[in-house]
Amino acid sequence: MAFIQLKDVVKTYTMGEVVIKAVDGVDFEIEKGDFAVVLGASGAGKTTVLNLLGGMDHFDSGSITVDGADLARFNERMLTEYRRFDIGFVFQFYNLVQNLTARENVELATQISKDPMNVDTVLNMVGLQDRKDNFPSQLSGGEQQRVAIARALAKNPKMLLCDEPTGALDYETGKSILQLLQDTSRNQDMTVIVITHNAAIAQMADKVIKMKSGKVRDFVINKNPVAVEGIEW
Ligand SMILES: Nc1ncnc2c1ncn2[C@@H]1O[C@H](COP(=O)(O)OP(=O)(O)OP(=O)(O)O)[C@@H](O)[C@H]1O
Repeated sequence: MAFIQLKDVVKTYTMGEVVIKAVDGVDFEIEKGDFAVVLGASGAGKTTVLNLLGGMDHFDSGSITVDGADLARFNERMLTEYRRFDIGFVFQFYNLVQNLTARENVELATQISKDPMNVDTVLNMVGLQDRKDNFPSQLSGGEQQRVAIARALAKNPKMLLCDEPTGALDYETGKSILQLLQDTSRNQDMTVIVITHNAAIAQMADKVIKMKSGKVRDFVINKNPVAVEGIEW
């Protein structure tokens, strides 16, 4: 069985009389260590899929299996543990604690982890060896996103889920963050899933899931993903 497997997953939101099928029968598989990209226009259902995969929301039907565990069978306590121990989240706006340094932000995550990575190792890995004692306000957007990635990785999770991680960054900085995420999947055998609007990024990924109106429109396996320097947009 694949490391991550979604089968006919449905998630609806009811607003008064209106039922919105945010995710409408989604199937895909991702292997351990894959760098996967979820592409699609606004409203396609990308964030909903990521939230379901991250145990942040319940689905109506279908199945989601992660490393052999069926998320539909998890009770609230198991979902909390799953989010805490198994998932590293990276968001568009970093969500760092402003009155803690880079190092302390990463340390905070390791304190609630079962088997955390060494804080310095992980900060060096994301290229922040010289900025560990800086507060978020003293760091650039790209550096703050590196702290957020270090914080997610330090938990030693089963996967990184990244929702528009370059959405707030300029072109070159965005590219360096994407390269870091691709390198992390390669070098650490970390499963990384990135949501983006940017179709050009698809060339970097091992797997590309193209979504439209809550469905998977196309699923592409890239035999030869390229490095970010090889892509222009
Ligand atoms: N909590 C909610 N309540 C009601 N409708 C929702 C909720 N969350 C999402 N939706 C609806 O579900 C659909 C899919 O939303 P989703 O956020 O997953 O799309 P997306 O592809 O991530 O879009 P974007 O790129 O704009 O973030 C949209 O029609 C959205 O309005």
